[in-house]
Amino acid sequence: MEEAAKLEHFMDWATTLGVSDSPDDNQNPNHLHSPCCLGKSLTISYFPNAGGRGLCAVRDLQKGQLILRVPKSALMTSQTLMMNDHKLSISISKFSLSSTQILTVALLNELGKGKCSSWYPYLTQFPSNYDILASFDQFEIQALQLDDAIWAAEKALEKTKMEWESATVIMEELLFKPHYMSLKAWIWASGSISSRTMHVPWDAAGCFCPIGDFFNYAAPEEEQVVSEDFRDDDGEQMDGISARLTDGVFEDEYDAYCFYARTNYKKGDQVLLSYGTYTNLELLEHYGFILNSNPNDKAYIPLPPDLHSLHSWPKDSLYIHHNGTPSFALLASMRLWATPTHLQKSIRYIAYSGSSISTENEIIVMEWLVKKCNQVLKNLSTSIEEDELLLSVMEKEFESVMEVKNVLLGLTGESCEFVKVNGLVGDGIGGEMGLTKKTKRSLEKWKLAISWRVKYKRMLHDCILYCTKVINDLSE
Ligand SMILES: C[S@@+](CC[C@H](N)C(=O)[O-])C[C@H]1O[C@@H](n2cnc3c(N)ncnc32)[C@H](O)[C@@H]1O
Repeated sequence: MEEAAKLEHFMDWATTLGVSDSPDDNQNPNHLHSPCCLGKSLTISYFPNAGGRGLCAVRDLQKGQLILRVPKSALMTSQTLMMNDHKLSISISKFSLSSTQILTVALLNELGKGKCSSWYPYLTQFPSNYDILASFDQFEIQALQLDDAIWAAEKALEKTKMEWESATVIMEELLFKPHYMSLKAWIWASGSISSRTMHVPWDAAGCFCPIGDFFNYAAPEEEQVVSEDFRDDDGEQMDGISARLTDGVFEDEYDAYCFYARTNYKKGDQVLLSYGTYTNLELLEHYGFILNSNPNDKAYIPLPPDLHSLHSWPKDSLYIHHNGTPSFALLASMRLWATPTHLQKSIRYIAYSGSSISTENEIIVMEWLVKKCNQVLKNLSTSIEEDELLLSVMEKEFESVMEVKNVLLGLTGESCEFVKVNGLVGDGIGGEMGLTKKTKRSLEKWKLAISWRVKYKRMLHDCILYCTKVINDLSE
């Protein structure tokens, strides 16, 4: 079946299960099922630079409006998958697995049933691969360059491997075909769970929510003042339902997953969902993408070792904001650190209030940050300019191995390494030979790693600019 036919089949399936973007109709007892689950509020569309396939408003939507309801019976969870599979539920009950491992096994088990699965129309809509950190190979991991990011990727892969290894016994007992038992299949299922499930109160692994999982992501903005949030465009106070702050939630009252417009949308806009507050590294780890402009992005830098004994802020609150400014806790703790030991006690309250202590103290802090950011940038194997050049070269769709070799060999040490580790050198490889799927995927993940690291470097670069300006202003 081709993609369009599969999508049509899926939409019919979702309609039959009662998924609806005109939820108000369902409250009307005389309501007849719509011929299609979408079309009243939303439609499926493609957004090349904002998540690919997603949902588009077919009419103007108001903030707080209910725009999609997915009944509980249409949610794919460990529970629903086990309900119709006695063998699976018996096996699961015999082993001690985490809730995520159970859902992973149940998903792969269902997938193995192919067209015989009642979830088949839905399963055809899952992506064939994910770019989450656990899917990165050694070359792609090293391309992140920053120790913290490399550590996060190695940890993600190690965790996935451990979960897979400890679940192989149950997959053997369930007589999985070798393909569905492989680490590659496990990474695919983990990627599906980490990037597509929604929170439900009864299962920590969450649920798969047909159609609801077509919403692409928008970062929640910095906390809005509640009084602002609870007023409509005319400044009128909104009622409880229309003023809710969550945009996707399971509601017992409706026995369904309900989605609300997080803002006002014009007809034709992409309707987005906030999956939560994530840095770009976290988005990459769990969802396999990063945002060009992420208000919640953070850069961590090595700090003086004796800093942490001076304050009580958690380590993860000491960072540089996406726009290059130091976080409140970073600035306050550094001010304390830059104060002579015998004065630290008496000025602690000033530092904790977020105020600067003195011109001299402020200059010491800013100069230290400038020096550290410069040091970190200098120790990385490529500069911002080199990364941006590499990214611009990679904008091009490579058609053949020869083209990749022509462009990448001789560009940077890293690009030569890419050609080598992907087996593109050697006799008999070249000419007009097309790129394998594996090489294309590796190019995508390498690009993601470069994009991530360049954004990190930009935050440090902007921090240098910010601190230099403060120093100059104070020195005038
Ligand atoms: C819940 S799915 C959203 C629908 C998805 N586009 C699809 O076709 O099924 C989440 C995935 O969509 C992609 N995505 C969502 N929001 C994105 C964004 N703002 N930019 C880039 N990719 C995004 C990522 O691949 C992510 O893992």
